[in-house]
Amino acid sequence: MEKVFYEVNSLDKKCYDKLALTEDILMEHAASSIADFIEDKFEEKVSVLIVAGPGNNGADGIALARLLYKKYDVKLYLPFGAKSQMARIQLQRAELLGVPFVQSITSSDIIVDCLFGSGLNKDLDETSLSIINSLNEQKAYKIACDIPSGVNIKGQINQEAFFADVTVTMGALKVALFLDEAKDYVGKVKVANLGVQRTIYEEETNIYLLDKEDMKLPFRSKKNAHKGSFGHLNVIAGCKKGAGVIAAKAAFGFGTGLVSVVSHEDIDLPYHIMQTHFLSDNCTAIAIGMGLGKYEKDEIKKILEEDIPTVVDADLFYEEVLLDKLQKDVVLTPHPKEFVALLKLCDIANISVKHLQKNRFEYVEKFCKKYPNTVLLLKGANTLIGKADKIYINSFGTAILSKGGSGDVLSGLVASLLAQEYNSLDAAITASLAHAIAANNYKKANYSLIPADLVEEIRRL
Ligand SMILES: NC(=O)C1=CN([C@@H]2O[C@H](COP(=O)(O)OP(=O)(O)OC[C@H]3O[C@@H](n4cnc5c(N)ncnc54)[C@H](O)[C@@H]3O)[C@@H](O)[C@H]2O)[C@@H](O)CC1
Ligand SMILES: Nc1ncnc2c1ncn2[C@@H]1O[C@H](COP(=O)(O)OP(=O)(O)O)[C@@H](O)[C@H]1O
Ligand SMILES: [K+]
Repeated sequence: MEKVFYEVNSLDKKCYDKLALTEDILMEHAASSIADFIEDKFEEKVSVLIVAGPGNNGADGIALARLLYKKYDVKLYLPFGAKSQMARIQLQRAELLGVPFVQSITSSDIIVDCLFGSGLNKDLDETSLSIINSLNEQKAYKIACDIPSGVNIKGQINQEAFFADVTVTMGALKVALFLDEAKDYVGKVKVANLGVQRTIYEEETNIYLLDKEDMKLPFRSKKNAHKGSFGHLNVIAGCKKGAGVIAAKAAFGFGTGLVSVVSHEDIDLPYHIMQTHFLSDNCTAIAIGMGLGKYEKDEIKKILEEDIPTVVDADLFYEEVLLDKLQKDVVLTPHPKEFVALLKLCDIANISVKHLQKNRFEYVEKFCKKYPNTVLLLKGANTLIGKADKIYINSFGTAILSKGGSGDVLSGLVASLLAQEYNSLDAAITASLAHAIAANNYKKANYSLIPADLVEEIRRL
């Protein structure tokens, strides 16, 4: 996993104060890293339009123009002139070299957006908004310097932002790049070293971006095993029985030895999934909430009181009966609307889904601070997994998953790993990664996935 930071000013400051590096050195590396990216990917003479703003994001762009000049057909556009001290120094260097300037957006093969970076501190005025809109209309390969212009330090896009194919971000990964609403704008994310290796530049953090290697699949290494060695999951089915059945099938496909659906009514189940009316004696994990609807409160209370690893989903986030369980080691898998209900239930906040989506990290932090024993998996375009003071980001998710039933598969996967004795955090991380990576492996039309396809892909990981 990679470290992620709310801001990197303090990391830059360390470079100046403790390592005797200068702003000029850091900026030279920032510009060089974008130049290297272009040189690796594009032939000589290709046309490059660099749009540079008034601050140091613009200064990066002016330095980039100098580095690419002559090898590429570079044009530099400075709609607001150069205001910061470094921007003025870089401008002088570019002028002395003879870098060509343009007074408006010209068509080109590559656009590099260096308008605003981490310094975006107010609404975009009409001129900047119109520049960003015009850049977005251009057919070109689009590179954002540090962060797409229009995305603020929290990752929010309050008006419009530059649509990048790739964002070359300076020094370290930032939280802003992983808010759901930034996902369509940032494209691929690459980190540029600023004069020292990233491991030296970075300090401690509480936020991590998950890699494929963090997915620890439940492969079987022991030869002397039997079905009981891989747990017995009980999925509590409610009035929308399908949800429980989808979760049960996903869990079985992910390695749980025995899976039973608990329901008082008879349910049509595949032959390998069992049905019981009450919790099984040898139950090693419980999945509850999906499709639950109205269920006897006392019965739910009794199930929640069991000291058995549990994943809670969907309808239960609206129910007071859940509150005691939040003191325990339990995995919660809400989508944003359910999380808003949960925040209200817990007296943490009474907010809209829109407000949550603009501040996802903040509310995951708040919830996990109040309930440090739980593992919270907040679903979304970038799923956040919180435990105590740590947050793990799964950015592999894809809109292929935007279908009823995908969430039931996910809770089934988490429950499957709980039944197989993973701890709650590891179960949430591996299940979430498996869910998203399997969806990416799906090769048919990206609108066509059904839960059975997803389970099929998970079985092939
Ligand atoms: N140590 C450093 O400071 C480094 C900075 N670097 C670059 O510097 C950037 C940060 O530079 P700055 O702090 O100068 O900030 P920016 O260049 O991101 O933006 C600040 C400038 O934009 C103006 N501005 C902000 N919001 C605006 C709006 N909505 N409409 C119109 N104008 C607006 C401000 O008045 C200011 O002139 C980083 O994103 C990165 O690209 C890199 O060169 C690496 C080193
Ligand atoms: N655009 C998207 N990008 C990434 N993941 C997505 C996207 N849309 C949905 N998902 C994932 O699909 C799942 C949907 O869960 P949920 O909304 O609970 O569906 P349901 O309750 O119908 O099963 C979640 O894991 C979510 O993160
Ligand atoms: K930018």
